Amino acid sequence: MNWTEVTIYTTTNGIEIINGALINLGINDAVIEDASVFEDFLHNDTLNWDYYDEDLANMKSCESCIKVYLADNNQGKHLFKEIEKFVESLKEEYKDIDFGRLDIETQILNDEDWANNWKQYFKPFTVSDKIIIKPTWEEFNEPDEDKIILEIDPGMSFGTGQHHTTRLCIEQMIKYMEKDMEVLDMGCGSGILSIASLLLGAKKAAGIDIDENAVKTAKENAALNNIFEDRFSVYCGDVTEDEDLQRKIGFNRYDMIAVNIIAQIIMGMSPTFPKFLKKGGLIIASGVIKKYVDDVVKDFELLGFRILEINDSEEWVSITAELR
Ligand SMILES: C[S@@+](CC[C@H](N)C(=O)[O-])C[C@H]1O[C@@H](n2cnc3c(N)ncnc32)[C@H](O)[C@@H]1O
Repeated sequence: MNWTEVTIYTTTNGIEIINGALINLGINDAVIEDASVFEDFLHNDTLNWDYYDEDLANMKSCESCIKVYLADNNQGKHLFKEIEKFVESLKEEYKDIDFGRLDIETQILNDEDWANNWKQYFKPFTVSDKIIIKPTWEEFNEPDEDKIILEIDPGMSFGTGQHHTTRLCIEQMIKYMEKDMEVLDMGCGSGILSIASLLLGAKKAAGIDIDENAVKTAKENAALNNIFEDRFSVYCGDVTEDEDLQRKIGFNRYDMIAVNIIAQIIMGMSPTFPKFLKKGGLIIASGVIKKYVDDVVKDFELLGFRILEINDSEEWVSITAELR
């Protein structure tokens, strides 16, 4: 299948608003090239330039852009029209913001190009000074033995760990994980959150995703980290509607649920959370943009959760709560 790479040129100020609008269209894996990050890198003396040289050379123009990848089918064509529509409306809607030129460029990629294109943006990085997320194709010169290394190749599934939402989730997992917990990873994508939980000491993890690709990728990534079916099961389907699937996943069983999807989907699934969790179990919900935090908090409280923490990173928020 072919894919269309859609590049929207904008400014640092425009990035968050455009990314928020993309998420409202259900596109939550945009690749962001922020020119201000390039400026910061230029002035950072402690940077290991081995990792960044080539990428930053490509960003010399100091113009920010957001790239999204749309399938070459009717849904992709529909999304492209929606993107054109909201980009056109931005200057009218936010008169005080400098969006730059807001040009849209498209490029057709075949499967292989698409699968490899984003890899140039994915470099090893550390979360909470504890876990190093390492793409399989990168080599370390000097691995840090005090840290846990999580190997990952997300393939075509979401979840490199670099996205604010994934990182917020892993930070909370590091804080709340206790030995031998059982974890349910709803919307597992690449499997990164399940794998992180098992490397942090969880006894078992179960992942679930509506995307068959994600199920396959999550299993492959688990194996890269020496995690196999005895500790990690992955299910495909929509848990909100499928009671058989809910039974297979298991009721009142989990100590922690991690869910990193957009607010609307989280709230659609949320009535299942108290069914899966043990009393006193935790939910770490990420992928929520600031304007929906109050809605999600209210929803969780009505379901019997006590909010423990709300954390944010740029426009993104994670909510950690405990089932009373
Ligand atoms: C933002 S990604 C998160 C991936 C990974 N857990 C992470 O934190 O990086 C959201 C994932 O949720 C999946 N998803 C979306 N709606 C879903 C639903 N109703 N049930 C299960 N998975 C869903 C998507 O296919 C996607 O893989």
